[in-house]
Amino acid sequence: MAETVATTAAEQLAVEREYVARLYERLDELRAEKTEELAAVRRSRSSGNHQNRSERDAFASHYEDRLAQLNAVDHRLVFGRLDTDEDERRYVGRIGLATEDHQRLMVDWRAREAAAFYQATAQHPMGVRRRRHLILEGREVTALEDDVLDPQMLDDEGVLHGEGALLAALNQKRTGRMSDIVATIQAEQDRIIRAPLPGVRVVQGGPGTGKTAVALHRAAYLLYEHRERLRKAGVLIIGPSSSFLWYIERVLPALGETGVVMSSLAELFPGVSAVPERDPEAARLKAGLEMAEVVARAVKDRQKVPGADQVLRVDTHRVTLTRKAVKRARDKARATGKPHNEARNTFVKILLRELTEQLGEHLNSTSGNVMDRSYLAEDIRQSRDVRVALNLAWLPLTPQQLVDQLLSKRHYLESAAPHLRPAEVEALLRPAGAPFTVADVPLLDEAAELLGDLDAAGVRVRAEAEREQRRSAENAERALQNMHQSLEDVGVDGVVSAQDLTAFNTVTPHRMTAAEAATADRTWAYGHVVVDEAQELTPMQWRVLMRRCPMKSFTVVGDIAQAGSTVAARSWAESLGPFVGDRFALEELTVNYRTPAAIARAAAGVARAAGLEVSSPRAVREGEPPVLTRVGEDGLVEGVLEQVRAELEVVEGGLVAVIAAEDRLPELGAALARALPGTVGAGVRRLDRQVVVLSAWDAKGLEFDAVVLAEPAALVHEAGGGVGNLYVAMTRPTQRLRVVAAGELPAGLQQD
Ligand SMILES: Nc1ncnc2c1ncn2[C@@H]1O[C@H](COP(=O)(O)OP(=O)(O)OP(=O)(O)O)[C@@H](O)[C@H]1O
Repeated sequence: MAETVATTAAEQLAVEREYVARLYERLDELRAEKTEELAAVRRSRSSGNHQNRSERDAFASHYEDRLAQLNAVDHRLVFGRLDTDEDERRYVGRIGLATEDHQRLMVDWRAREAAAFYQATAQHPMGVRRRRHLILEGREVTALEDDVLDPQMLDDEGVLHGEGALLAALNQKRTGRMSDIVATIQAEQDRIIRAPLPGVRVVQGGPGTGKTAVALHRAAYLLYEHRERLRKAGVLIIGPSSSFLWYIERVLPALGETGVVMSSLAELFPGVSAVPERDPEAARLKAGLEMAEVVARAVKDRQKVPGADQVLRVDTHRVTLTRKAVKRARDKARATGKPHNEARNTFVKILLRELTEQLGEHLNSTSGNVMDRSYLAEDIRQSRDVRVALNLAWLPLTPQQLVDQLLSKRHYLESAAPHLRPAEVEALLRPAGAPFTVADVPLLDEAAELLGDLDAAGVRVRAEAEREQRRSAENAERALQNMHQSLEDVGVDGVVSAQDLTAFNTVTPHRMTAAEAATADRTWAYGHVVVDEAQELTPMQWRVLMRRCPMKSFTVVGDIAQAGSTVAARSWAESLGPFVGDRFALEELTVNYRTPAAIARAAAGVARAAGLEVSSPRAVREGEPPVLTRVGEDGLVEGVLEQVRAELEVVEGGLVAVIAAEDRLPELGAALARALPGTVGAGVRRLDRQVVVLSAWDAKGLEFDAVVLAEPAALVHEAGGGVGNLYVAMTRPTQRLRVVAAGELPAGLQQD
């Protein structure tokens, strides 16, 4: 496209406004087109045969996706323009746009032609003379910001200067939701975002260096660059908590990507919403890879040879289930190499055959009659004694049952974990039926691997259920009842509830997206996994994630120094070594975009005083140092209140967080809510309130305009002496940090 000669700033702005208006016009046209196409498909959906209908479903789903994408990109649709050596003007925006006759209007930021927008420098201009940032409010261009890469243009009057687009973005008030950085991705970030798909890539970076932003933009980039492959297999994003996922959940849709699965470590096992693991000793014990062996032994312990031969009633007759026969059947079943519930098939079949023969011989010798074998087999199957005996020897189990019993019955635990000391067994034991904790999730996952599908303990009920479901929901209901019956037929009477069965057979509804199907299916193999705050993961949690991506294509982002739990690894090599050896690429981010330098220095000082090695990223802004307020023993709540009130005035509509040790949250939350009605949100999912009261753990990965830190020593104390959580809390503000302390101060925080 030829350069329009426009020299004054006003003229340039007018040119851009016109062009941007044209882009929005095209966006509106496309939306109208897709809306019409979708309506037409929906109108015709009810007619035609089954195949026509499913083709139309596929079309409808395609139009819906495209429409959702077009609707999501309205905000800052376009943000850049490249002027090339060849006098081409190339606009860069959230998606690619072309005219009806395929003339390019705007390139997608992820396209190769857009890479120079992020990477070109004066030393390496990449064929670019000028990079222009377009700053929009609504659909209107309000400012332009140019980087001139061609020295000859520096004298050109038309080149604009002004506050950097980056600084403008960083100085924006926080909203409680993370926003994308697509307009201002920096070169070191862009290199990671566009790195190739295969392999494990670890991104280490201090607080605020954009690790989360990079991880999310990388997911969007990979979905664009490897669309076919990743659309089907899906991308999984793992975050530390549901509040964190809530915080980041709008970023990918704004980048036009909706088909990503997000999960916290607590939600990773379908059907279980795990609670935090409160006991550090239990957390430590459940973290290590030995736990995989414990679960394996626990499963084997449930394949039992009885203490003595058993006489069983079959109608009016008797048969004997010998220990030898059970042992032989068990060995053969184990030799199939199949998981417990599937191998049970072999076990049951062998013993049913053996007992049937015994019954036949017995009847033959007592009455001289040769009975039909299928009748005898039926009699054996119907016998309650037989069912009970087989169940006792080899019980079909759900992972939930296995783990619940392992952790609540001393004899199971002692047998499966002979290496544990009595005090350790005590730390793990808990009442039956207690809610599963985050640390149990890997145990459940391990158990599910070793147990296999419950439905395999008989007939192929899952396939049957899926066929039925396709016909109608009512039929599917019936199918589940059939399953129950089928399982009863092989002797699972009274062991598996209909609920268990339903949980095991999450039936596929009509048009399940890849993301929905993946969420419901524990064995789903993702095409790529992004792990945020990865420093917190235990070896057992890594094991679960490695299973979710057999191709081992990972983006792992985190900061070893921010680890809050005592079981976290001390290096990336320690975390990943057991799974990929040294086959991972380590990248580092070096610029802190969030925390002003003065606050970052204070936080690093506290970390270093405790012997924690922290990187010191260069901060983009200097800012104000933290201010410490000392209060009397009973003055903490009042002191915090006073600071919050003051900060609310300063940040004018921005967000203020109060971060405190977990046991102080209720009191602080209640006092703040009383003093500032309608303004305060406590804990997760209330990040949209102006004042948020939360723990350091929940604050991980988040940011606020101002942070009021209540009693810093308590954060160290609750983490068993570790300063990781305090370091996290101190690095959350984008503008101001206020510390209120009644008690002793942690080393490094003392006032000069
Ligand atoms: N290139 C960029 N342009 C504009 N804003 C950016 C850029 N990079 C990072 N940011 C902003 O800096 C802040 C910190 O980013 P992010 O949360 O991704 O950092 P992090 O490294 O994950 O931090 P932490 O480890 O402390 O949780 C966010 O507000 C993010 O939007």
